[in-house]
Amino acid sequence: MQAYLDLCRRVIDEGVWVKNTRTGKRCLTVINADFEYDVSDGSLPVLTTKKLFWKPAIAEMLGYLRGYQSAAQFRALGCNTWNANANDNAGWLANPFRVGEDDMGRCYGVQGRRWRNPEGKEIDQLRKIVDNLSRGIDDRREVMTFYNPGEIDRACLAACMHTHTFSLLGDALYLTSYQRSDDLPLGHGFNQVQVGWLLMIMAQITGKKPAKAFHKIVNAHIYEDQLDQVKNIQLKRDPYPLPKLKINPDIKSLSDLENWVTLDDFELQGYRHHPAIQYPFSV
Ligand SMILES: Nc1nc(=O)c2c([nH]1)NC[C@@H]1CN(c3ccc(C(=O)N[C@@H](CCC(=O)O)C(=O)O)cc3)CN21
Ligand SMILES: O=c1ccn([C@H]2C[C@H](O)[C@@H](COP(=O)(O)O)O2)c(=O)[nH]1
Repeated sequence: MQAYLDLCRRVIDEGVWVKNTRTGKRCLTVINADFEYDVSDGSLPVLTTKKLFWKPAIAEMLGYLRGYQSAAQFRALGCNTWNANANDNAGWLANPFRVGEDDMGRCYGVQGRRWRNPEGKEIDQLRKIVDNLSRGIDDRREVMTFYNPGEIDRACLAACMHTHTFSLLGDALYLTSYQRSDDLPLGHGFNQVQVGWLLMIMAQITGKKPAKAFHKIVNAHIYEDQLDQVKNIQLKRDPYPLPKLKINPDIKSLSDLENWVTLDDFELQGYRHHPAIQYPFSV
């Protein structure tokens, strides 16, 4: 994953220090980065210069596809990434829209599956896309967006990787994913895995061939307390070849994803990696 190391290097060489009010920390920041992942042979874009916890990353995206709203639901799937933002963030704890312990509010999958239109009717963006792609239709509007400006005040965090657009060229399925904010040492590795997995699983349940995913990032940053480990540990390591993701072939529909799929339905073959790095997490 040379492209990832190159972006870290670019942030260190060309980044500008920006004070982030939400976390109270400074971030070394660059604007605009593009990644391309060819998953047609089953390669998953997982980082190899540290141990990447790829199962929680898949679980997080699976939870979004199920429309989960509670950190407890993510925990039950084997993913702990939402505990802090749901329960330890002072701004969110004081928000009158928070409905109690573990509530994340109306972000990510809630918007993906239950977007509210002006009459209060719920729109299932994902269902429409799955139905269309399964019939070979790409109306150039196969967009699932988790970013709803009208409800950002009802969410613990505004979606970071916020929009996923699917495209068909014949039987080949493509994905373009947009990310507004990217914590390079922590969130980024999760996001890469999620983009690759989303394309592979959507191809499988719609009967298409997974082709390429394009991952477009706006603000890419390293928090001040992460910088030493990036420079002195991760950037000193050489990447290994990408592993292959094996997906249970019995997963055939959106309803399978909603009802019985667990992390045991995914296996990574040939994942060679350097040791884990414990990066600080900013809430
Ligand atoms: N500052 C910040 N960075 C993020 O990347 C981030 C947020 N906030 N808030 C929302 C989600 C939560 N995400 C997270 C949260 C925690 C880990 C994390 O702790 N990862 C560790 C351990 C994973 C595990 O043991 O399961 C890692 O080493 O990757 C990763 C992504 C990504 N997002
Ligand atoms: O999927 C994700 C979710 C979050 N992040 C990171 C990016 C930022 O460091 C924080 C979010 O803070 P904002 O102030 O809302 O931008 O979380 C990520 O990299 N990937």
